[in-house]
Amino acid sequence: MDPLDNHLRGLQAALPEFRALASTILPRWGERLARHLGTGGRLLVAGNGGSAAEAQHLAAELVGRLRDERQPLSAIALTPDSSAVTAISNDYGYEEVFARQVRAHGRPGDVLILMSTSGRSPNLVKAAHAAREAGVRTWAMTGREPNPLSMACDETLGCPSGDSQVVQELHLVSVHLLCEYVDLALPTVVDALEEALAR
Ligand SMILES: O=C(CO)[C@@H](O)[C@H](O)[C@H](O)[C@H](O)COP(=O)(O)O
Repeated sequence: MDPLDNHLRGLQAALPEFRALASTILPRWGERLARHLGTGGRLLVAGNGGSAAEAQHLAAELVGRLRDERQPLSAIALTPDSSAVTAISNDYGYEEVFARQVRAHGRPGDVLILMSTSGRSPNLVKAAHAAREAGVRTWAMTGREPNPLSMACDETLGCPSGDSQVVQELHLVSVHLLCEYVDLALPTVVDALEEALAR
């Protein structure tokens, strides 16, 4: 089959189930993230390969902006600091690369989003365990559940495809939607905070 037809067919097949899952998870995550980031909390985010790029994309949308003007929000991708990534991998092994950064940057109540198509990358599973020990909430974006990462995290958006490219594409849709839901909830959070401070 032509790659174009084949690819779009795979994407199209996953969409109905993705829509149902995303509609129950992403508005809730967006609202919670708005409350956390809007009151000075921090998001950490990590992934490997294509998912590293998506992790950075998510952090950039939050620190910068998605569409409309708003306050900068604290989001740190654990992937782009080549000095930290190479030193930690060299000294402790690649499996520790995110876990150590979670221990360094994560504070109780923070959120860690881990992105993986397979849900089987050991460095992400270790990061989830480190987060739990630090009191950091863990949300995973993966392919189909169950998988080791979804089992190690508090909540998971398991995109319903066995094709890693399709899963990555659905993760990017999820990144944008999550930011849309954050932006939607943020004004209410900021109003409540200002009201409380004025009292
Ligand atoms: O982008 C691609 C393939 O689409 C690759 O770079 C892919 O991200 C890498 O193989 C990753 O190491 C896969 O990790 P994961 O998604 O299974 O956690």
